[in-house]
Amino acid sequence: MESICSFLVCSGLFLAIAMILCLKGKNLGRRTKKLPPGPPGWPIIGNIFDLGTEPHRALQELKLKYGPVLRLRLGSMDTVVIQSAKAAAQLLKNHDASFCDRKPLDVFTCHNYRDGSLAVGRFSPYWRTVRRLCSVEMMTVKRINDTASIRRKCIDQMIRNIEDDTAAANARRVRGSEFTPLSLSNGIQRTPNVADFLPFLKWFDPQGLRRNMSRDMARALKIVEGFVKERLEEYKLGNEEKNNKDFLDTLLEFEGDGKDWHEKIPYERIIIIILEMFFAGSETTSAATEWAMAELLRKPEAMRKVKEELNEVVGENRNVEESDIEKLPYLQAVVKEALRLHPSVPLLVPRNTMQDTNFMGYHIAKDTQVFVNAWAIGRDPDSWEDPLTFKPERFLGSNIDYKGQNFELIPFGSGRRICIGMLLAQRVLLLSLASLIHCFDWELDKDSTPEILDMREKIGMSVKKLVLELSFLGTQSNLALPSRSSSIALKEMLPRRSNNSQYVDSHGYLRFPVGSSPVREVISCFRVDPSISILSKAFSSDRPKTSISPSKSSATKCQLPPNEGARRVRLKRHVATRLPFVDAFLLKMKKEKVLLANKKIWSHRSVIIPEFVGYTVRIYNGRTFVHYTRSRSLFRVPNLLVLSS
Ligand code: HEM
Repeated sequence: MESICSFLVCSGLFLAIAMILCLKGKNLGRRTKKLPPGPPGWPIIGNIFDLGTEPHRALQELKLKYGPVLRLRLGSMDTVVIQSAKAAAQLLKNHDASFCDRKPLDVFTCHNYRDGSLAVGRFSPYWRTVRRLCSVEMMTVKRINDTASIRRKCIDQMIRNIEDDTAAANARRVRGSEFTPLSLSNGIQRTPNVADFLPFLKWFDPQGLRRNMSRDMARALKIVEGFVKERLEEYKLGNEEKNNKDFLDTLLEFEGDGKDWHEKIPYERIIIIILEMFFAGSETTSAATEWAMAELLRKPEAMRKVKEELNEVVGENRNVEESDIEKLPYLQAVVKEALRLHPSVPLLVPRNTMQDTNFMGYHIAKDTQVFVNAWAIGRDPDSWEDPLTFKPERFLGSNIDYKGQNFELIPFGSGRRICIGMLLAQRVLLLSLASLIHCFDWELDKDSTPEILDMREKIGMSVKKLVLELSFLGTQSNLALPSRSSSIALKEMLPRRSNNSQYVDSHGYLRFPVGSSPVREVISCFRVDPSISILSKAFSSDRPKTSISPSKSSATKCQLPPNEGARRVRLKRHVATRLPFVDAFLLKMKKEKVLLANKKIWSHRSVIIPEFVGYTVRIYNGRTFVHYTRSRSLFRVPNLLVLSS
């Protein structure tokens, strides 16, 4: 025993000394070259602690002392941080070819994710091939236009979900409502993966991140594999020659481009690509919508202007359509302003330097990790007047856009690795925000002041989401989310477009149950959106039309299904369109007899089924909802009771 202990101590010491010598040697070699300035670091760990819990803020503070190009040493990983529009332009425009690689991070080695990934994959012929396929086959204006009806359905569902929540509130006779904070409490990774900085720790996986990632990733991949298998089955049945091929068809049929790739894309990689689209596109978009809503709630004047514009352009008798968006300059300005202050990925996705580069007079060595602090750039007083104020007007009559040409506004990045889903994100973001505002009146509770809204970003999220989110240092998402205290009351939404007076309380407001989260439902809706855009075939066939229809009267009705029959239809649609995973879940629930019959009022019950840990069945007013309780709700299945009958 004693000998084992002394062996471990000796090896630890040996490794530490080797590390220090190695770093010293490296530094000596570079002494002759001019390096960017940066704070002194600790031995071995370097500047890891300088990042704090909110790296984008901590880095912004360091900029005051060290300027817009900053050097850090995170363990053995050299890192450069870019924090001004000018430096970003240099990097992403003039030196993009040298910085368009991604750093290989430990957690993305699970299930060979990195090999198939577009977002965290190395700059390689494979990456170029998949990127080209995405640009040409999925993210063109035409392709995105073709899926407009699907987005419309999602938005309609979102509106219905919000109404359902208010109905539930009414059933419980709850007064007032709350924005619950986004539930990031479980599985949050607040610390970076030390194994990325100190490679000798990789083998130990000291924080268990790779282990967790591997487990969650396996689950996620299995779900997506269900889609792919289903499609292959269809091919077997001879449905190959259909007219409306979607992106999944393209990936499956691709046999090389004779240039960068000469064979079929391996099956496992196709699954990874599809999975990535789900996740890279959902959380980012929903977070941006939430931020925009939060800012508008703090600025009733801006909210009023958006509403007025909508009333003028769309009118009160119909829903907003994508074709209306270009006639809504103020709404567009609101989205730009929200993305300026709250880019969903504040440090972009870290780049990796492909070769030694002379950058703005500094030497940047090959394999240096590069962060671009889009958050700090969006708040830089050198680029923006009154930078901390939410002022959409600044974009009216201005040509500044977020499409990668104006480096003071780069929420989607720029250059070769610019977000591939930008066009789709823009559509979803604008349409959803417009619909939320057009269908309801949102305002803070009388007793609440705008200052009560906690506008700090919450950094970090569950490992499960990390699989999916392009992440900071591989273990901590740099996705910023508004964290609002649960005690903040929203002055609900006036049912401006609803004629369901039974859901309106004596004060004329729709009521939410305490703890319900309209915004979470919004999110769950977006969660589905990018996926269905990709896998359009599965979703776009002969589904029933939306139940939100323009009314004859002056107000558009957001109708709740009037009777049980209607619910049956909706249920069928839900089950048919959801992931195979949901079906499996429902079957399992039936088997386990967890269906609770006809509960008159709200009841709450957690279902413990080994394969589905973390899911909760909520039943209120005789209707059943399934929520993923570890994070935000993933899906909702109304009326399981009908299913069981
Ligand atoms: C508001 C919504 C979104 C934001 C703010 C956002 C932001 C970003 C950012 C900052 C990057 C890294 C860019 C860089 O390194 O320069 C990125 C990359 C990426 N995004 Fe998005 N994104 C959004 C929506 C979407 C959507 C809807 C999809 C797809 C359905 C998507 C798919 C991707 C992919 C695949 C990459 C990796 C591209 C590459 O490395 O070549 N994103 N996104």
